[in-house]
Amino acid sequence: MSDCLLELTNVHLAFPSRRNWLGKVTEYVHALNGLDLTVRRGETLGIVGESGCGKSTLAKLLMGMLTPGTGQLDRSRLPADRPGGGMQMVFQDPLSSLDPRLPVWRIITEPVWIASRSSEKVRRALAEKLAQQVGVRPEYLDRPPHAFSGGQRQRIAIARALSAQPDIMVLDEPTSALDISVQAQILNLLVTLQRQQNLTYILISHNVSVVRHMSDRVAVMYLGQVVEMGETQSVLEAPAHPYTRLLMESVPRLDTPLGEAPQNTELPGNRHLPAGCYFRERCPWAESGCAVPQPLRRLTDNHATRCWKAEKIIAMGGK
Ligand SMILES: Nc1ncnc2c1ncn2[C@@H]1O[C@H](COP(=O)(O)OP(=O)(O)OP(=O)(O)O)[C@@H](O)[C@H]1O
Repeated sequence: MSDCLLELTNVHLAFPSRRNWLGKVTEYVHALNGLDLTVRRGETLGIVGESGCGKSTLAKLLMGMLTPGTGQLDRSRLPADRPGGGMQMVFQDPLSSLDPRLPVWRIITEPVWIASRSSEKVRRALAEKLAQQVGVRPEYLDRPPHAFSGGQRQRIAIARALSAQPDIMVLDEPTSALDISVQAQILNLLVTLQRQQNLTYILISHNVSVVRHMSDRVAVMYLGQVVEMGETQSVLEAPAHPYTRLLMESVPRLDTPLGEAPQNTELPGNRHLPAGCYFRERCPWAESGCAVPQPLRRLTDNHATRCWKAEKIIAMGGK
C-alpha cells in the first residue's frame, strides 16, 4: 500500500506474570496476540477497546519502549535520523509527562536539544515559535509547568512533540484528563496542526464521540487483537463484529466513555487465551465454526473483521 506509513503484522507480546522459586517464568500475560495494523500517511487512526485490551502496550510498542515477542513492526518509511524516529507521543496527564523543574521553554525544546549544539538563543527562538503554533503566550515560557492550567499544559506537551518534527503522533487519551470545556479546544488544535503539518495521528481513546469526531479510520481491539478495522463511519455505524456491536450498544449516549466493560463483554483472562475466536464464549452468534482462530477478513476495500459470520450478522441487522 503506497500511503502506508507504519505496519504491524501478527505481533505477539507477553509479559511474565509469575515465576517459580528458581526464577523461571511459569505464567505470562498475553497482552498482544497477533495484532495486525496499518497506519496511512496523513490520517487519524482511532484505537478503541475496553480497559486491558492492550492499547497502552500497543502505544509503548510503537514508541520503541517495548519490542514485539514475535511478528513485525515495519517503521522503514519513517525517518530514523529524527528524534523519536519520526514518532512522538502525547500522554493523558500532561503534568506527569512534563519535567516540573524546568521552565517551559526548555521542556518544549527538550526532544531536539539533547543532540544539538546550537546556542541558547536559537533554542529560545524555537520554543517561542512552537508556543505560538499551539496557542501558548511566549511571555509565559519562563514559568514551570505547574503554573499553567490543564489545557495549557496539554498545549505545551503538544509543542514538545512537534519540536521533533514527527510524521506520526501517538495521542494516548489526550483530552480525558481535561475539563469538558477545554477538550474541544485541544481537539480543534490537533485538527488544525494536522492540516498545517500533514501529521498522522494514532488516537487511543475510551471516548467514542472523540474517536468519531477525529478519526478517518477506527481499529477495535479485543484481547490484544484488532477484531474490526475500517472507515469510521462503517465501523461505528454498521459494526460487523459482534464485539463491536455489543460495545456500541453499551454506549447509551455517544458522548459516554467506554469506561466499564459492557454487559456480556467482560474480557476473559489474558493469562490463558481461549481457543478459536477469542470472543466466542461471550458471543450471542457463536457456533461450532467459531472454534478455529479467525483471521482478519476483508468485507469491503475499507472494512475488515475477524468474524466469519460478519456478512450474515450485517444482513440480519445484528438481530
Ligand atoms: N508491565 C506489565 N507487566 C505485566 N502485565 C502487564 C504489564 N503492562 C500491561 N500488562 C497487562 O497487559 C494487558 C494489557 O494492558 P494495557 O495496559 O496495554 O491495556 P489497556 O487497553 O491500555 O488498558 P487501559 O485502558 O486500562 O489503560 C493487561 O492485562 C495488563 O494487566
